[in-house]
Amino acid sequence: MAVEKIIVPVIDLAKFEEEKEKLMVAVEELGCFRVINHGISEKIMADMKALVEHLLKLPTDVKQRNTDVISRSGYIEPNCLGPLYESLGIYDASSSIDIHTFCSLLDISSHDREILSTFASKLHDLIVDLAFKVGQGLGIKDCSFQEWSCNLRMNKYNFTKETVIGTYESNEGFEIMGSMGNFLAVDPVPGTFFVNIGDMGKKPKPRITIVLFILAPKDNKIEPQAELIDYEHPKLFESFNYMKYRKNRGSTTSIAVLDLLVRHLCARVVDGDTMASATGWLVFVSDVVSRDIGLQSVHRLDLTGVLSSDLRVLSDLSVQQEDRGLFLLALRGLLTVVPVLILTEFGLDNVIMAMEEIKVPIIDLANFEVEKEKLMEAVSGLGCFRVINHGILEAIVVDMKALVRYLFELPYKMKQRNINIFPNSGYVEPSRFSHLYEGLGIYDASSPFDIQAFCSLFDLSSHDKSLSKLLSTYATKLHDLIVDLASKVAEGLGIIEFSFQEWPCHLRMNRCLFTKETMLGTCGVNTHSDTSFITILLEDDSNEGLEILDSFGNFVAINPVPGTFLVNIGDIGMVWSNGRLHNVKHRVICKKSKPRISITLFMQGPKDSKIEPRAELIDSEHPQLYQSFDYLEYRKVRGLTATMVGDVLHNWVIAEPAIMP
Ligand SMILES: O=C(O)CCC(=O)C(=O)O
Ligand SMILES: [Fe+2]
Repeated sequence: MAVEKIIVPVIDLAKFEEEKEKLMVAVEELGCFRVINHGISEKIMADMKALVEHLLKLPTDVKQRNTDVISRSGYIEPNCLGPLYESLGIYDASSSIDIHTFCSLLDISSHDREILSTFASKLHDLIVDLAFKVGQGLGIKDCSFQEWSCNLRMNKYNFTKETVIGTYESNEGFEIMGSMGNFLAVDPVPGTFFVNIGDMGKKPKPRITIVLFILAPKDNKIEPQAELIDYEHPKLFESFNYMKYRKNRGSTTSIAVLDLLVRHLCARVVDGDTMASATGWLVFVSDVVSRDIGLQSVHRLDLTGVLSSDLRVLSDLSVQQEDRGLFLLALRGLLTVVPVLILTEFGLDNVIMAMEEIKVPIIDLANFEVEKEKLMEAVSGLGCFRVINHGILEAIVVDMKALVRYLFELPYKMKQRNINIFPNSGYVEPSRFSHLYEGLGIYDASSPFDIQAFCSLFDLSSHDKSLSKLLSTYATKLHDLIVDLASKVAEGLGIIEFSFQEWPCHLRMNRCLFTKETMLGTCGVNTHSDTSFITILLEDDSNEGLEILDSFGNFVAINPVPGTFLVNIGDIGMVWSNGRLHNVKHRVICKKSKPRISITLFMQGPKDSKIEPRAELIDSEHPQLYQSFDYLEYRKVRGLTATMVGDVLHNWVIAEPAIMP
């Protein structure tokens, strides 16, 4: 928080002639000022604040009717980046149509309409007058801002007793950045308007503000005024379209993300433990710096989309000496380095939810002859497909889901009995990395012995004999299915009569603990590629949230299709096929405020654990991409790095796989 306060210059509009110089110093140096004698009565100001408080208390579905006209001009709901901020907006408050539309959509009473339109029109007159005064001060003679659009925003910051004082987002709490780059606190002065910016919690109560922004001239063309360009002041910006600029701002939250990260980073830097316990770092680095320090591989990662164009995210730097070097660069302001665990804690790997849904190809196993081509296209392109006519009865699926829900409700101490045989093969409890994820696992579901061992951990047989029967039926049937699917894929690659029968298959039951308190968009399962050859997933039909990364590097939503299983390729499939199969990256985000379960069967690798590209798939056109490696070794390396920042196969890479078109 700012330690210093600043008194913002006050401009008395009743005696403006004397104030002209003060105004220009304020706008040029500090970038803001206050106005008094502005002609808007305290009554109107108070009525308007009360109205805004009332409007922001309306039910969410009513507020949502206030849709965007341009990016972020309408209702803004609290989200991961601004969990305490909520806002309603009128796109152009100088237009009576816009005000009328807003009032009708939100069913605002005629008395309140009167308050809103009086306030908007008076504030519009004021802002036009102030902009004109500033223009004149700059030496622009006839500048009229009458026709410029003016966006009115009504903001609420939901500070409560639980909010840590100093939390970024707004009662006093308003801070501006001084010319030395430090923040200065600005306290409110009743009866004035603050003309012109940042917001921070200082009191444990909601804070309401109302803001009018002059946006752009009617034609939306923004460019430096000709009168202000001369030999000493060359033109700084090309002309551009305001709408395009807004779109760009809307699709990048770069400044906000970086600012948030830097704040949290600074808070933690002093804490040596954070450095020691971080399993990875995300480094935000400009292209120029990355070349200078010899980091050539710039991976496209989840956050790329939210960073401005000159920034990239470098992945997966485990904490080693070099990283400490990077850390020092960061402290010198050259890079921003963020421990992965901090990112995860703040749910920042899911800053952007997928906007689009994708329909995954459906393979009809009852009619497989005609589906072969579709299958191969799916596994080499998207990396996943659905199956129908798979022969697993609906009743078994329903009962299995109920069993999984039952198991997760068992006491923690019981769930802990499901110990690891290899990293994360047993009970995985919510952790700092995945605070909403919980999992149980059967080491090898193709082994009746493992199934029985799992059942006895939870006394399933004594509880109800049919439960252990159910589990073993499901495991056997799914095992048959996965062996069949793996063979079909292998055949498609030209590898005939290869048997996957003996490959261990790991069964996992997953639960994402989404509740009413979970912000929509929070990650339940962080971005990862599977550690399998192939995976069969049974989704929660009543709770979507799975997203996959498409070939453009964007997340797209996959919605459940009841009666089908989703099948996807994992890392081992990609290595075994020498890069022919695509190990699709995916994640689960919260879309509904209730727990979400799923069941996965992962076909891992051959029994001897040796993973390598098949000789048949290596030739002069397809050089060998990976050296052979041991499956458990690979799992160990995966376990040591945060899976959210990409796969670890580069440890065994011989040649880079061709970039997918
Ligand atoms: O729960 C889901 O839908 C996906 C789970 C998953 O990706 C996994 O277990 O690897
Ligand atoms: Fe997965």
